[in-house]
Amino acid sequence: MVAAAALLRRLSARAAPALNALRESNHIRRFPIGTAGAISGGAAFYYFYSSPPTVAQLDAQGEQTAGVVALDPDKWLEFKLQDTARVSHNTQLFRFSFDPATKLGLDVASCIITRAPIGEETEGRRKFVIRPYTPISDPESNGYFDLLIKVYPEGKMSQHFASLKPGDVLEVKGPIEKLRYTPNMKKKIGMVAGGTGITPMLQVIKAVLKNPDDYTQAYFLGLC
Ligand SMILES: Cc1cc2nc3c(=O)[nH]c(=O)nc-3n(C[C@H](O)[C@H](O)[C@H](O)COP(=O)(O)OP(=O)(O)OC[C@H]3O[C@@H](n4cnc5c(N)ncnc54)[C@H](O)[C@@H]3O)c2cc1C
Repeated sequence: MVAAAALLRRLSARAAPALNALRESNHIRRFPIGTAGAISGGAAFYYFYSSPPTVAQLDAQGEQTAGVVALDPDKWLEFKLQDTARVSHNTQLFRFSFDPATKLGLDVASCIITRAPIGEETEGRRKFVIRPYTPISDPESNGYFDLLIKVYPEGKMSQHFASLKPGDVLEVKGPIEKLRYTPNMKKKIGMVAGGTGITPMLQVIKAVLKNPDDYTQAYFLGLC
C-alpha cells in the first residue's frame, strides 16, 4: 500500500501537466475525472501530451463526416503512414491517413487488426504476422487515425512498425469490438492498466472529456 501510494503521488505530479494540456487542447470547461483519474498515464501519456513535437500536436482535421467509413471488417485494406513521432525511449506514435471525406468507423473502445508479410517463409511464401492495436485518435476524426505502439527489441510487428517510413502502407481490418462505450452508460468507471493497456482507456477518457453531456466519473490507475 505504501509503495502504491508513493507511486500514485509520483505519477500524479507527472501526469498533471499532461492532463491540463489535454483539457486545454479540447477546450474542456469541466473536468469530470476524479482525483484518482489525475494519477494517470505513466511515462507514455506524459510524453505524449507534453513533449513537442509529436504527431498528436498536428492540427486536428475535420470532425464531421457524411457517415462513410474507411474500415471494412471483412477486408484487409491498405492505409498509408503519414507521419510518426517518438513518445518515449521505446514508444512511438504512428499516424495513418485515408480519404479525408471519411472517418475510420471505430466505436469507443474497439480495436483494429494489422498484418504484414514478415512471418516465417514456407513453400516460398512469407506468412503474415497479425496483431491487434487500439487507435487513440478521436474516432470522429476525418482522414487519419493514430496508433501508440511500444516497440519491443525483438517484437515482430512492433519492429515492423518502427521500420515504416512516411508513404509506406499497412494492411488493416476492423473494427473488432471489445466493449462499446456509450455516454453515461455507467455513473463511475474505474480503469486499471499497465503499459500499452492504456490505449483503450485513453479512448474512453477522451470520449468522456469531449462530451459536455457525459457526466461519467472516470478513475484511472496507470501502472508502468
Ligand atoms: C486488444 C489489443 C489491443 C492492443 N493494442 C495495443 C496498442 O494500442 N499498442 C501496443 O503497443 N500494443 C497493443 N497491443 C499489443 C500488440 O497486439 C502486440 O502484442 C505487441 O505490439 C507486440 O507484438 P510484436 O509482434 O511486436 O511482438 P512479439 O513478436 O509478439 O513479441 C512480444 C515480446 O515477447 C517477446 N517474445 C516473443 N516470443 C517469445 C518467446 N518465444 N519467448 C520469450 N519471449 C518472446 C519478444 O521479444 C517481445 O519482447 C494490443 C493487444 C491487444 C490484444
